[in-house]
Amino acid sequence: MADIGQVIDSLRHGVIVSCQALEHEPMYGSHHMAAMAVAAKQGGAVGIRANTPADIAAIKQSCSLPIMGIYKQEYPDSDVFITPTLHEAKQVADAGASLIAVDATLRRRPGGQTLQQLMQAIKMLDPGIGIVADVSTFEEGVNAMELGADLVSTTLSGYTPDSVYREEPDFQLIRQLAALGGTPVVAEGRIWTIEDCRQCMEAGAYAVVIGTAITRPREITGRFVRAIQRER
Ligand SMILES: CC(=O)N[C@H](C=O)[C@@H](O)[C@H](O)[C@H](O)COP(=O)(O)O
Repeated sequence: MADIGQVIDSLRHGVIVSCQALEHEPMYGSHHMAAMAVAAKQGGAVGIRANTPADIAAIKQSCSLPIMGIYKQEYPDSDVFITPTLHEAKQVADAGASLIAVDATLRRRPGGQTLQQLMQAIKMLDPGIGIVADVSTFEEGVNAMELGADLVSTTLSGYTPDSVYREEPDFQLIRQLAALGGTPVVAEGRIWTIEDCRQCMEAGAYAVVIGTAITRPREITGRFVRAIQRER
């Protein structure tokens, strides 16, 4: 398997496609996600973001791109849901992900564990795996960089009480974190257009993660439908 430095180099200035469907969504199923990943690779993507060990394992079988794996799980004592504990991280690693993305917000984590403890435990489990810190604010990004995250992603901006939801990507957060000139910053969340992508790169993004706009046909259809209805 490629060394994590090589994996991160391979993502530079590239498009990572997030292939995710939750249980209530029509595209739910690992075979659908694996087909999405193959299509993304054929289109020139450099990596895949995927949720659940089952989807990661299926994608790994059919697509050679590096996988940024997550495992969404809810715990009663915390609002953190993206790979909240080592229990999920281990399954993501075992399924074949090159990178594990974890919630790196400053919110209380399940069992009161700290982000530092989780990151150390992941590195002990598999020193060769990369850690992606999913953040919602500048402060969280700086903290994750100080803790040694391999990549920082703006995934959670707009989805936590400390951040503001916008229709567009959080260009300001990308710009501020990238300006630190340290850990590479991945732009993720609500990238819908080519112009959004360009603006993310101009703001200093190392790579972009695009999910819904490529892999959620229900939401893509709804967007076109709403646009026409507004014209009536
Ligand atoms: C907040 C949260 O749970 N984000 C998730 C993280 O993996 C996914 O549901 C998103 O689809 C992904 O971040 C890509 O973003 P977008 O689909 O907007 O391109």
